[in-house]
Amino acid sequence: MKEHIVISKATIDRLPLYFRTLRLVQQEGTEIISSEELGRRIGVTPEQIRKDLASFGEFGKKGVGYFVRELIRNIGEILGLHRNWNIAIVGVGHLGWALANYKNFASLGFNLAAVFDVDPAKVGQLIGGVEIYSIDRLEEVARERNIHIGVITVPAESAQEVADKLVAAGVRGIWNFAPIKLNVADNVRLVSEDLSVGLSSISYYLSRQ
Ligand SMILES: NC(=O)c1ccc[n+]([C@@H]2O[C@H](COP(=O)([O-])OP(=O)(O)OC[C@H]3O[C@@H](n4cnc5c(N)ncnc54)[C@H](O)[C@@H]3O)[C@@H](O)[C@H]2O)c1
Repeated sequence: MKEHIVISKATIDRLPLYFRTLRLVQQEGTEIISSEELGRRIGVTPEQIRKDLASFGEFGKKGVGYFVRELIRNIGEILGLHRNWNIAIVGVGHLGWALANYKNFASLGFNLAAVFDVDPAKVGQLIGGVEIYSIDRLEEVARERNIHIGVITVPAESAQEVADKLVAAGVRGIWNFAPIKLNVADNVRLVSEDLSVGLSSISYYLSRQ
């Protein structure tokens, strides 16, 4: 990566799209792809792709295109997907259950290593091939399984408490689905999802038609 350049969040957010599309392209048997073709598939301009990738180094060959396998490897390394990450899901309700059973995370190197819930009726059951542990054992199990990323799918009122427990257990990445703003230390990478944002955006445009 070019040390002096500050990479924008928008660029970082586009990299997974490039990565996913390149993997599809590879499955189709394509070995070389132009920025025009890649851009057409993703819905971004070729200039944007060239600019994004140039932030990290020199990829592709002028007049030829990008070597798909090489670019997948390079983007994978930039995204840290060349290594495995252990994840834990906290809260196995509707959403936690769906995420635990989502197979694509594993293909990206995200290994579901532990699942926790407060409900005694769920503790001890298997989900996604992993045993559900009592939330009381979070710190012990998270340390033992070397959890890197905690996924919070508990009701909003319990989310901060769960985040604090994850951080106390040494977890430095949190993916929060509860509709509440969480407070974590600066050395913890927190990403919050709000699925209603997408729907509300659609509603905004539909209501203007
Ligand atoms: N279902 C959705 O489509 C959806 C979409 C976006 C966001 N969310 C948010 O995700 C969260 C989960 O939603 P859901 O529909 O799966 O809820 P749910 O009620 O079906 O499941 C919540 C689970 O968390 C467990 N739990 C509660 N307190 C806990 C604690 N302190 N420690 C560990 N486990 C605990 C419950 O026992 C339950 O199994 C909520 O904050 C919700 O607002 C849900």
